[in-house]
Amino acid sequence: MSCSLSDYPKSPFKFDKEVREILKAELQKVLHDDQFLTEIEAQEKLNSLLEWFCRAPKNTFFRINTLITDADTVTNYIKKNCHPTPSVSIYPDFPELITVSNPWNSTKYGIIMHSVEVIVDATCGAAVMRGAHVFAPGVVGIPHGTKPGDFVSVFADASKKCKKGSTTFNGEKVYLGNGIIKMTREYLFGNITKYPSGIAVKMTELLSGVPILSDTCLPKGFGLLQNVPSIVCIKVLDPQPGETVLDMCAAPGNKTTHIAALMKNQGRIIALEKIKSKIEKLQNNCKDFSVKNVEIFCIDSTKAVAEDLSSVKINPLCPPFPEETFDRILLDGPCSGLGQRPQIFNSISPAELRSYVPLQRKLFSTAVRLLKPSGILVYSTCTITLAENENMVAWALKTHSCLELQSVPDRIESLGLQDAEVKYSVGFPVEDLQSELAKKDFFTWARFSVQTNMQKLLKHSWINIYIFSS
Ligand SMILES: C[S@@+](CC[C@H](N)C(=O)[O-])C[C@H]1O[C@@H](n2cnc3c(N)ncnc32)[C@H](O)[C@@H]1O
Repeated sequence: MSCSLSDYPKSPFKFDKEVREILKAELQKVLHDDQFLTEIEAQEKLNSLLEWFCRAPKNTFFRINTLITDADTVTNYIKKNCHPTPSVSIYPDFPELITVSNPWNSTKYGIIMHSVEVIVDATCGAAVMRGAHVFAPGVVGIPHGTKPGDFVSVFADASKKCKKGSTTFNGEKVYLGNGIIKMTREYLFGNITKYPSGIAVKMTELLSGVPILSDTCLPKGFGLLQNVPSIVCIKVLDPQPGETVLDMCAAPGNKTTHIAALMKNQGRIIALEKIKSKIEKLQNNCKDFSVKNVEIFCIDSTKAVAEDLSSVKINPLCPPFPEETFDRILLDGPCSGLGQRPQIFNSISPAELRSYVPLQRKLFSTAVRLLKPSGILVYSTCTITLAENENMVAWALKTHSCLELQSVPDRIESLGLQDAEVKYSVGFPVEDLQSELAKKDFFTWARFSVQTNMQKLLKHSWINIYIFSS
């Protein structure tokens, strides 16, 4: 049987009509040519947005760790270690970025399924859609009798109903592609080891059409898979050697390591993270990426300002910090994450969807207090809601009169990144933005991936970036 992209699911929100209603209501607040959408128009736009959530971006991006290597070296590794060999683009003006893509279009004709099915969980499925192999912890179902070397088709459980260790699964599933089994069922689900690890299915063909590769095709610390908007986020933060920079919500540290590279390991980075269990990964990432100028603290960043100056330890720089300590601050905080794709199964509740704004505001106000005069604060989210993006900007400008919104498109232009597949659209004009200042400056907000009319669906993952100066 042949399968094509049109067989992908149409929405990742399986159970929650209310979440769709919230998103639709938000779409109806967006002005298009000075007019609001009708309910039918909003529904159409929502449908294309939901479908877009389920698709993988077409290109794969690596960020090169310029502290220890360069784009040419990494290109050679990728060409040598990834099969089939992908095409690689490098950008002289953007030395830490390479784009990796398939030289052929495998999505056009579909691919032929094998009769033996392996089922993986939704998280593993999303990684496979983006070019990863199947690792042992992600497998939930595999038939009896399969042996290493067998050709199989890989499916993702799209409704979280497949029980770990199943032999067959007839629930809702998404076809991802084909591969070769590397592990026995006994190793995966028997008593041989409690925590099986390593590649369980080596993928050979992907329906999503992206090249098959993973971080492991490079020596440790040479680079990582990172979406281009996340890379741009730190480019526009533009940290300089010798500065004091705060990364307020740092784990797992993908952006911290980029900040260190741009600072050439000179100056100080303070990386804060609230969740203790994420600190080890953050530390290991910094170590693997040869970061020498970071100090990591496990604290709630909303409490990072010293209210009592007698508790301040200036040297070493430890939290809580005095006001106006940092030259640049990155606030890449918790958000509803709806722009991360592909999403196979999303169980976010309406309450959770609404829960982020109060915390984001607290973190933002802390950041403003910690920023030096003339400092730069970058606020970024990987979600699409107006509440966490445009409305946050309006609130921030109204609440913190010391702030000025800078233009992300201008900054991108001044950094010479125009040729490097950096595509963005400006923010939305929104009905209930109260601040005249915000209205005036709305063209300076950058949303990546989706055009202002939300119809032209581009290939990158979503991130919204807002730059403020004080
Ligand atoms: C979007 S992730 C950050 C990703 C990171 N910037 C990167 O690029 O690798 C948000 C992080 O903020 C952490 N976080 C949530 N609330 C926090 C708080 N109050 N203080 C500090 N960190 C917090 C979360 O645990 C999570 O690791």
